[in-house]
Amino acid sequence: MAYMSGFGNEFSSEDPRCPGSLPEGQNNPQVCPYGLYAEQLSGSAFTCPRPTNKRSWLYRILPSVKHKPFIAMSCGDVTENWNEVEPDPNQLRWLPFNIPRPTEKRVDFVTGLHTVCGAGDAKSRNGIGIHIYTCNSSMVDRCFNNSDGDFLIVPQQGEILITTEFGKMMVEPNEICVIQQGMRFSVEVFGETRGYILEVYGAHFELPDLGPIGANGLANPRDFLCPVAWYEDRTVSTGYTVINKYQGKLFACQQDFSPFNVVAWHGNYTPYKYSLDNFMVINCVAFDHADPSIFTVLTAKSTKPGVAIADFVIFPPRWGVADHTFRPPYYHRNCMSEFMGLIKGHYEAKEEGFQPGGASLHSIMTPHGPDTGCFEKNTAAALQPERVADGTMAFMFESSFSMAVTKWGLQTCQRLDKNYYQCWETLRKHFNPKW
Ligand SMILES: O=C(O)Cc1cc(O)ccc1O
Ligand SMILES: [Fe+2]
Repeated sequence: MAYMSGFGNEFSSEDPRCPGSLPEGQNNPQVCPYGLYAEQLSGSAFTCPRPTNKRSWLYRILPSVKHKPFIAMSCGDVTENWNEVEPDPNQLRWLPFNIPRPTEKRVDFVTGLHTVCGAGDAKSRNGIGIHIYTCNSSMVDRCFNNSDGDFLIVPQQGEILITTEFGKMMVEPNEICVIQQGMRFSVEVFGETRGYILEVYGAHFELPDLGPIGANGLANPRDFLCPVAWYEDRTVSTGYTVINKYQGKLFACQQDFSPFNVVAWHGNYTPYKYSLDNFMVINCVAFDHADPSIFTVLTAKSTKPGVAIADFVIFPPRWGVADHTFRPPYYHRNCMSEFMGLIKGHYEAKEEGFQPGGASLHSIMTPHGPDTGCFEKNTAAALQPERVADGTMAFMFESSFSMAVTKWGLQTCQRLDKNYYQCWETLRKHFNPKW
Protein backbone atom coordinates (compact mmCIF):
# COMPACT_ATOMS: atom_id res chain seq x y z
CA MET A 1 0.00 0.00 0.00
CA ALA A 2 1.40 3.41 -1.00
CA TYR A 3 1.45 6.47 1.23
CA MET A 4 2.80 10.01 1.25
CA SER A 5 4.70 11.15 4.31
CA GLY A 6 4.47 14.29 6.41
CA PHE A 7 2.11 15.91 8.91
CA GLY A 8 -0.41 18.39 7.50
CA ASN A 9 1.59 18.96 4.32
CA GLU A 10 0.14 20.45 1.15
CA PHE A 11 -0.18 17.07 -0.56
CA SER A 12 -1.37 16.33 -4.06
CA SER A 13 -2.25 12.96 -5.53
CA GLU A 14 -3.65 11.50 -8.73
CA ASP A 15 -4.84 7.95 -9.27
CA PRO A 16 -2.22 6.67 -11.75
CA ARG A 17 -5.01 5.40 -14.00
CA CYS A 18 -5.84 9.04 -14.83
CA PRO A 19 -2.65 11.04 -15.37
CA GLY A 20 -3.28 14.78 -15.50
CA SER A 21 -6.54 14.53 -13.54
CA LEU A 22 -5.43 17.18 -11.04
CA PRO A 23 -6.14 20.63 -12.53
CA GLU A 24 -3.01 22.71 -12.87
CA GLY A 25 -2.80 26.31 -11.72
CA GLN A 26 -6.37 26.61 -10.47
CA ASN A 27 -8.92 24.78 -8.32
CA ASN A 28 -12.06 25.39 -10.36
CA PRO A 29 -11.53 25.03 -14.10
CA GLN A 30 -14.65 25.57 -16.17
CA VAL A 31 -14.35 21.94 -17.14
CA CYS A 32 -12.15 19.67 -15.00
CA PRO A 33 -9.85 17.11 -16.64
CA TYR A 34 -11.59 13.79 -17.40
CA GLY A 35 -14.96 15.51 -16.83
CA LEU A 36 -14.63 15.37 -13.04
CA TYR A 37 -16.50 17.54 -10.53
CA ALA A 38 -14.48 19.80 -8.21
CA GLU A 39 -15.49 19.77 -4.52
CA GLN A 40 -13.83 21.49 -1.58
CA LEU A 41 -13.78 19.90 1.88
CA SER A 42 -13.19 22.62 4.48
CA GLY A 43 -11.74 21.55 7.81
CA SER A 44 -11.39 25.06 9.21
CA ALA A 45 -13.23 28.34 8.87
CA PHE A 46 -12.27 29.99 5.56
CA THR A 47 -10.67 32.77 7.56
CA CYS A 48 -8.47 30.78 9.97
CA PRO A 49 -4.89 32.01 10.18
CA ARG A 50 -2.59 30.15 7.78
CA PRO A 51 -1.06 27.75 10.35
CA THR A 52 -4.51 26.36 11.21
CA ASN A 53 -6.20 26.77 7.83
CA LYS A 54 -7.21 23.34 6.47
CA ARG A 55 -8.96 22.34 3.29
CA SER A 56 -8.66 19.87 0.46
CA TRP A 57 -9.91 19.89 -3.11
CA LEU A 58 -11.40 16.63 -4.36
CA TYR A 59 -11.90 15.87 -8.08
CA ARG A 60 -14.62 13.27 -8.27
CA ILE A 61 -16.84 11.40 -10.69
CA LEU A 62 -20.02 12.69 -8.98
CA PRO A 63 -20.23 15.28 -6.19
CA SER A 64 -21.23 14.28 -2.64
CA VAL A 65 -24.39 16.36 -2.90
CA LYS A 66 -26.09 13.79 -5.14
CA HIS A 67 -27.97 11.71 -2.56
CA LYS A 68 -31.48 11.03 -1.25
CA PRO A 69 -32.44 12.82 2.01
CA PHE A 70 -30.87 11.78 5.31
CA ILE A 71 -33.17 9.80 7.58
CA ALA A 72 -32.60 9.13 11.30
CA MET A 73 -31.37 5.60 11.93
CA SER A 74 -30.77 3.54 15.05
CA CYS A 75 -27.83 4.92 17.00
CA GLY A 76 -27.14 1.59 18.70
CA ASP A 77 -24.76 2.39 21.56
CA VAL A 78 -23.55 5.70 20.11
CA THR A 79 -24.66 8.59 22.22
CA GLU A 80 -23.97 12.18 23.10
CA ASN A 81 -26.36 12.11 26.02
CA TRP A 82 -24.14 12.62 29.04
CA ASN A 83 -27.04 12.43 31.49
CA GLU A 84 -28.07 8.80 30.99
CA VAL A 85 -26.87 7.74 34.44
CA GLU A 86 -25.89 9.47 37.67
CA PRO A 87 -22.31 10.80 37.88
CA ASP A 88 -19.77 8.36 39.35
CA PRO A 89 -16.45 9.68 40.68
CA ASN A 90 -15.03 6.21 41.43
CA GLN A 91 -11.96 4.71 39.83
CA LEU A 92 -13.42 2.64 37.02
CA ARG A 93 -11.85 -0.28 35.23
CA TRP A 94 -13.23 -2.44 32.49
CA LEU A 95 -12.29 -6.02 31.60
CA PRO A 96 -11.59 -6.51 27.89
CA PHE A 97 -14.68 -5.48 25.95
CA ASN A 98 -16.50 -8.41 24.35
CA ILE A 99 -16.18 -8.89 20.60
CA PRO A 100 -19.27 -10.43 18.98
CA ARG A 101 -18.67 -13.90 17.52
CA PRO A 102 -19.32 -13.95 13.76
CA THR A 103 -21.35 -17.14 14.25
CA GLU A 104 -23.72 -15.23 16.55
CA LYS A 105 -24.23 -12.04 14.57
CA ARG A 106 -22.48 -9.99 11.92
CA VAL A 107 -21.39 -6.65 13.33
CA ASP A 108 -19.51 -4.05 11.33
CA PHE A 109 -17.50 -1.03 12.49
CA VAL A 110 -20.54 1.26 12.70
CA THR A 111 -22.93 -1.18 14.38
CA GLY A 112 -20.05 -2.11 16.69
CA LEU A 113 -19.49 1.44 18.00
CA HIS A 114 -20.18 1.95 21.71
CA THR A 115 -19.78 5.26 23.53
CA VAL A 116 -18.15 4.77 26.94
CA CYS A 117 -17.80 8.30 28.19
CA GLY A 118 -17.56 11.89 27.09
CA ALA A 119 -18.55 15.48 27.73
CA GLY A 120 -19.37 18.67 25.95
CA ASP A 121 -21.52 19.40 23.02
CA ALA A 122 -21.13 18.84 19.32
CA LYS A 123 -23.49 21.76 18.67
CA SER A 124 -21.34 24.29 20.45
CA ARG A 125 -18.24 22.61 18.94
CA ASN A 126 -16.46 21.83 22.18
CA GLY A 127 -16.18 18.41 23.71
CA ILE A 128 -15.07 14.83 23.48
CA GLY A 129 -16.43 11.31 23.15
CA ILE A 130 -14.62 8.05 23.86
CA HIS A 131 -15.89 5.00 22.00
CA ILE A 132 -15.01 1.32 21.79
CA TYR A 133 -15.46 -0.54 18.52
CA THR A 134 -15.93 -4.30 18.52
CA CYS A 135 -16.82 -5.96 15.23
CA ASN A 136 -16.36 -9.03 13.06
CA SER A 137 -17.58 -7.99 9.58
CA SER A 138 -16.61 -5.47 6.94
CA MET A 139 -18.83 -2.57 5.97
CA VAL A 140 -20.43 -3.45 2.66
CA ASP A 141 -21.77 -0.68 0.46
CA ARG A 142 -21.88 1.70 3.35
CA CYS A 143 -19.59 4.42 4.60
CA PHE A 144 -19.47 6.66 7.63
CA ASN A 145 -18.71 10.30 8.15
CA ASN A 146 -18.59 12.26 11.35
CA SER A 147 -19.98 15.78 11.07
CA ASP A 148 -19.33 16.31 14.79
CA GLY A 149 -15.58 15.96 14.99
CA ASP A 150 -12.41 14.01 14.41
CA PHE A 151 -11.87 10.34 15.16
CA LEU A 152 -8.49 9.19 16.46
CA ILE A 153 -8.70 5.41 16.05
CA VAL A 154 -6.51 3.06 18.11
CA PRO A 155 -6.80 -0.53 16.85
CA GLN A 156 -6.17 -3.06 19.62
CA GLN A 157 -7.02 -6.37 17.92
CA GLY A 158 -7.14 -6.95 14.16
CA GLU A 159 -5.90 -4.70 11.41
CA ILE A 160 -8.45 -2.49 9.68
CA LEU A 161 -8.39 -1.55 6.02
CA ILE A 162 -9.87 1.91 5.75
CA THR A 163 -11.04 3.16 2.38
CA THR A 164 -11.41 6.92 2.38
CA GLU A 165 -12.18 9.57 -0.20
CA PHE A 166 -8.41 10.22 -0.23
CA GLY A 167 -7.37 6.58 -0.76
CA LYS A 168 -6.74 3.49 1.34
CA MET A 169 -4.89 2.93 4.63
CA MET A 170 -4.12 -0.33 6.37
CA VAL A 171 -3.93 0.29 10.12
CA GLU A 172 -2.65 -2.39 12.48
CA PRO A 173 -2.58 -2.61 16.26
CA ASN A 174 0.26 -0.38 17.50
CA GLU A 175 -0.58 2.08 14.74
CA ILE A 176 -3.20 4.80 15.00
CA CYS A 177 -5.08 6.78 12.42
CA VAL A 178 -7.01 10.00 12.38
CA ILE A 179 -10.09 10.50 10.22
CA GLN A 180 -10.95 14.16 10.42
CA GLN A 181 -14.37 15.77 10.51
CA GLY A 182 -16.47 15.12 7.42
CA MET A 183 -14.19 12.59 5.72
CA ARG A 184 -16.08 9.59 4.41
CA PHE A 185 -14.64 6.18 5.14
CA SER A 186 -15.50 2.51 5.13
CA VAL A 187 -13.82 -0.16 7.29
CA GLU A 188 -12.90 -3.70 6.24
CA VAL A 189 -11.92 -6.18 8.94
CA PHE A 190 -10.30 -9.60 8.84
CA GLY A 191 -11.64 -11.35 11.92
CA GLU A 192 -12.62 -10.39 15.42
CA THR A 193 -11.66 -6.76 15.75
CA ARG A 194 -11.48 -4.29 18.64
CA GLY A 195 -10.17 -0.82 19.29
CA TYR A 196 -10.61 2.54 20.95
CA ILE A 197 -11.70 5.88 19.49
CA LEU A 198 -11.06 9.36 20.81
CA GLU A 199 -13.45 11.83 19.25
CA VAL A 200 -12.95 15.57 19.61
CA TYR A 201 -15.43 18.22 18.60
CA GLY A 202 -14.24 21.61 17.50
CA ALA A 203 -10.46 21.09 17.26
CA HIS A 204 -8.09 19.08 15.13
CA PHE A 205 -5.17 17.02 16.39
CA GLU A 206 -1.76 18.60 16.09
CA LEU A 207 1.77 17.72 17.10
CA PRO A 208 2.62 19.09 20.54
CA ASP A 209 5.07 21.98 20.75
CA LEU A 210 8.51 20.74 21.73
CA GLY A 211 9.73 23.74 23.74
CA PRO A 212 13.26 23.16 25.06
CA ILE A 213 13.33 19.67 23.50
CA GLY A 214 14.18 21.39 20.24
CA ALA A 215 13.31 20.75 16.62
CA ASN A 216 13.14 16.94 16.72
CA GLY A 217 11.64 14.23 18.83
CA LEU A 218 8.47 12.62 20.13
CA ALA A 219 6.30 11.96 17.06
CA ASN A 220 8.27 13.30 14.10
CA PRO A 221 6.21 14.79 11.24
CA ARG A 222 7.73 12.63 8.53
CA ASP A 223 6.48 9.44 10.18
CA PHE A 224 2.84 10.39 9.55
CA LEU A 225 1.47 8.74 6.42
CA CYS A 226 -1.43 9.83 4.28
CA PRO A 227 -3.14 7.81 1.53
CA VAL A 228 -2.75 8.28 -2.21
CA ALA A 229 -5.70 8.87 -4.52
CA TRP A 230 -7.70 5.77 -5.38
CA TYR A 231 -11.10 5.67 -7.03
CA GLU A 232 -13.78 3.23 -8.03
CA ASP A 233 -16.38 4.09 -10.67
CA ARG A 234 -19.03 1.82 -9.27
CA THR A 235 -22.78 2.09 -9.71
CA VAL A 236 -24.62 0.45 -6.83
CA SER A 237 -28.17 -0.10 -8.07
CA THR A 238 -29.14 -1.75 -4.77
CA GLY A 239 -28.17 1.47 -2.99
CA TYR A 240 -25.05 2.75 -1.26
CA THR A 241 -25.64 4.02 2.30
CA VAL A 242 -23.85 7.08 3.66
CA ILE A 243 -24.06 7.21 7.46
CA ASN A 244 -23.64 10.61 9.02
CA LYS A 245 -23.02 11.24 12.72
CA TYR A 246 -24.59 14.63 13.25
CA GLN A 247 -25.25 16.32 16.60
CA GLY A 248 -24.59 13.04 18.37
CA LYS A 249 -27.13 11.01 16.37
CA LEU A 250 -26.82 8.77 13.32
CA PHE A 251 -28.52 9.47 10.00
CA ALA A 252 -28.41 7.47 6.77
CA CYS A 253 -28.96 8.43 3.16
CA GLN A 254 -28.98 6.45 -0.05
CA GLN A 255 -27.17 7.08 -3.30
CA ASP A 256 -26.56 4.83 -6.27
CA PHE A 257 -22.80 5.15 -6.53
CA SER A 258 -19.68 4.58 -4.45
CA PRO A 259 -18.48 7.74 -2.65
CA PHE A 260 -14.89 6.56 -3.20
CA ASN A 261 -14.92 8.16 -6.61
CA VAL A 262 -12.18 10.74 -6.07
CA VAL A 263 -9.71 10.47 -8.94
CA ALA A 264 -7.35 13.22 -7.76
CA TRP A 265 -7.06 15.56 -4.81
CA HIS A 266 -4.82 18.17 -3.27
CA GLY A 267 -4.72 19.92 0.07
CA ASN A 268 -3.65 19.80 3.68
CA TYR A 269 -6.84 18.30 5.16
CA THR A 270 -6.45 14.53 4.94
CA PRO A 271 -6.74 11.34 6.94
CA TYR A 272 -3.44 9.99 8.21
CA LYS A 273 -1.84 7.16 10.15
CA TYR A 274 1.16 6.77 12.42
CA SER A 275 3.08 3.80 13.83
CA LEU A 276 3.69 4.10 17.57
CA ASP A 277 7.01 2.29 17.02
CA ASN A 278 8.31 5.53 15.50
CA PHE A 279 7.81 7.55 18.69
CA MET A 280 11.11 9.01 19.86
CA VAL A 281 10.84 8.57 23.60
CA ILE A 282 12.25 11.15 25.97
CA ASN A 283 12.62 10.19 29.60
CA CYS A 284 14.38 11.08 32.82
CA VAL A 285 18.10 10.21 32.88
CA ALA A 286 18.89 11.54 36.36
CA PHE A 287 16.23 11.26 39.07
CA ASP A 288 12.46 11.61 39.62
CA HIS A 289 9.50 10.74 37.48
CA ALA A 290 8.69 13.11 34.63
CA ASP A 291 5.03 13.84 33.97
CA PRO A 292 3.46 11.75 31.18
CA SER A 293 3.08 14.80 28.95
CA ILE A 294 6.57 13.88 27.68
CA PHE A 295 4.82 11.00 25.89
CA THR A 296 2.24 13.10 24.02
CA VAL A 297 1.79 11.92 20.44
CA LEU A 298 -0.99 14.31 19.39
CA THR A 299 -2.93 17.05 21.09
CA ALA A 300 -6.27 18.69 20.37
CA LYS A 301 -5.85 22.10 21.96
CA SER A 302 -8.55 24.02 23.75
CA THR A 303 -8.58 27.81 23.57
CA LYS A 304 -6.84 28.01 27.00
CA PRO A 305 -3.07 28.04 26.55
CA GLY A 306 -1.52 24.70 27.54
CA VAL A 307 -4.87 23.02 28.18
CA ALA A 308 -5.99 20.30 25.80
CA ILE A 309 -9.49 19.24 24.92
CA ALA A 310 -7.70 15.90 24.72
CA ASP A 311 -4.16 14.59 24.44
CA PHE A 312 -3.22 11.20 23.05
CA VAL A 313 -0.38 9.94 25.23
CA ILE A 314 1.46 6.59 25.00
CA PHE A 315 3.63 4.60 27.42
CA PRO A 316 6.15 3.06 25.02
CA PRO A 317 9.02 0.65 25.64
CA ARG A 318 12.02 2.58 26.99
CA TRP A 319 14.87 2.49 29.48
CA GLY A 320 14.29 3.29 33.14
CA VAL A 321 17.50 4.65 34.67
CA ALA A 322 16.46 7.19 37.31
CA ASP A 323 18.58 7.05 40.46
CA HIS A 324 17.13 7.09 44.04
CA THR A 325 13.65 7.29 42.52
CA PHE A 326 10.36 5.45 42.72
CA ARG A 327 10.24 4.84 38.97
CA PRO A 328 6.61 3.84 38.20
CA PRO A 329 3.81 6.42 38.00
CA TYR A 330 3.25 8.36 41.20
CA TYR A 331 0.10 8.54 43.31
CA HIS A 332 -1.98 11.17 41.74
CA ARG A 333 -5.02 13.42 41.78
CA ASN A 334 -5.46 15.39 38.60
CA CYS A 335 -7.58 18.30 37.40
CA MET A 336 -7.78 16.41 34.08
CA SER A 337 -9.64 13.16 33.25
CA GLU A 338 -7.49 10.13 32.45
CA PHE A 339 -8.95 7.37 30.29
CA MET A 340 -6.46 4.57 29.66
CA GLY A 341 -6.40 1.59 27.31
CA LEU A 342 -3.94 -1.20 26.68
CA ILE A 343 -2.99 -2.36 23.19
CA LYS A 344 -0.68 -5.16 24.31
CA GLY A 345 1.32 -6.41 27.28
CA HIS A 346 1.09 -5.01 30.80
CA TYR A 347 1.00 -1.52 32.27
CA GLU A 348 3.75 -0.88 34.78
CA ALA A 349 1.48 0.59 37.49
CA LYS A 350 -0.93 -2.38 37.30
CA GLU A 351 0.75 -5.64 36.34
CA GLU A 352 -2.54 -7.48 36.73
CA GLY A 353 -6.17 -6.60 36.21
CA PHE A 354 -5.63 -4.00 33.52
CA GLN A 355 -5.78 -6.14 30.40
CA PRO A 356 -5.33 -5.59 26.66
CA GLY A 357 -8.67 -4.55 25.20
CA GLY A 358 -9.88 -3.30 28.58
CA ALA A 359 -9.80 0.26 29.93
CA SER A 360 -9.75 2.45 33.01
CA LEU A 361 -11.07 5.87 33.85
CA HIS A 362 -9.66 8.05 36.59
CA SER A 363 -11.90 11.07 36.64
CA ILE A 364 -11.10 14.59 37.68
CA MET A 365 -9.54 14.58 41.18
CA THR A 366 -10.18 10.85 41.64
CA PRO A 367 -7.14 9.44 43.46
CA HIS A 368 -5.23 6.73 41.61
CA GLY A 369 -1.75 5.30 41.23
CA PRO A 370 0.27 2.11 41.50
CA ASP A 371 -1.40 -0.93 43.04
CA THR A 372 0.05 -2.53 46.17
CA GLY A 373 2.19 -5.03 44.27
CA CYS A 374 3.76 -2.30 42.17
CA PHE A 375 4.46 -0.11 45.20
CA GLU A 376 6.05 -2.85 47.28
CA LYS A 377 8.13 -4.18 44.42
CA ASN A 378 9.45 -0.82 43.30
CA THR A 379 10.30 0.58 46.73
CA ALA A 380 12.57 -2.45 47.21
CA ALA A 381 13.96 -2.82 43.67
CA ALA A 382 17.68 -2.46 42.98
CA LEU A 383 17.89 0.55 40.69
CA GLN A 384 19.78 -0.90 37.75
CA PRO A 385 19.15 0.48 34.29
CA GLU A 386 16.27 -1.64 33.05
CA ARG A 387 13.97 -1.95 30.10
CA VAL A 388 10.49 -0.70 30.98
CA ALA A 389 7.35 -1.78 29.16
CA ASP A 390 9.12 -3.98 26.58
CA GLY A 391 6.57 -5.59 24.28
CA THR A 392 3.78 -3.46 25.74
CA MET A 393 1.80 -0.41 24.70
CA ALA A 394 -0.55 1.38 27.04
CA PHE A 395 -2.05 4.74 26.18
CA MET A 396 -4.05 7.54 27.74
CA PHE A 397 -6.71 9.89 26.43
CA GLU A 398 -6.24 12.81 28.82
CA SER A 399 -8.91 15.48 28.75
CA SER A 400 -9.70 18.74 30.48
CA PHE A 401 -13.39 17.76 30.31
CA SER A 402 -15.10 16.18 33.27
CA MET A 403 -16.51 13.14 31.51
CA ALA A 404 -19.79 11.35 32.07
CA VAL A 405 -19.87 7.59 31.68
CA THR A 406 -22.69 6.26 29.53
CA LYS A 407 -25.27 3.66 30.43
CA TRP A 408 -23.43 1.29 28.09
CA GLY A 409 -20.17 1.89 29.95
CA LEU A 410 -21.59 1.49 33.45
CA GLN A 411 -24.20 -1.19 32.83
CA THR A 412 -24.93 -2.62 29.39
CA CYS A 413 -21.41 -3.72 28.49
CA GLN A 414 -21.21 -5.73 31.73
CA ARG A 415 -17.41 -5.44 31.74
CA LEU A 416 -17.01 -3.12 34.72
CA ASP A 417 -14.57 -4.60 37.25
CA LYS A 418 -16.43 -4.10 40.53
CA ASN A 419 -13.33 -5.05 42.53
CA TYR A 420 -10.99 -2.47 41.06
CA TYR A 421 -10.70 -0.45 44.28
CA GLN A 422 -9.31 -3.53 46.02
CA CYS A 423 -5.95 -3.18 44.28
CA TRP A 424 -5.24 -0.33 46.71
CA GLU A 425 -6.98 -1.81 49.79
CA THR A 426 -3.86 -3.72 50.77
CA LEU A 427 -1.59 -0.64 50.86
CA ARG A 428 -0.20 -0.56 54.39
CA LYS A 429 1.45 2.07 56.53
CA HIS A 430 5.23 2.28 56.39
CA PHE A 431 5.36 5.35 58.59
CA ASN A 432 8.12 5.29 61.16
CA PRO A 433 8.17 8.35 63.48
CA LYS A 434 11.65 7.33 64.73
CA TRP A 435 13.16 7.32 61.18
O1 LIG B 1 -2.40 7.45 35.96
C1 LIG B 1 -1.62 6.94 35.16
O2 LIG B 1 -1.23 5.77 35.26
C2 LIG B 1 -1.02 7.82 34.07
C3 LIG B 1 0.18 8.50 34.57
C4 LIG B 1 1.43 8.01 34.29
C5 LIG B 1 2.55 8.62 34.77
O3 LIG B 1 3.76 8.12 34.49
C6 LIG B 1 2.43 9.74 35.57
C7 LIG B 1 1.18 10.26 35.85
C8 LIG B 1 0.05 9.65 35.35
O4 LIG B 1 -1.17 10.13 35.58
FE1 LIG C 1 -2.73 9.58 36.44
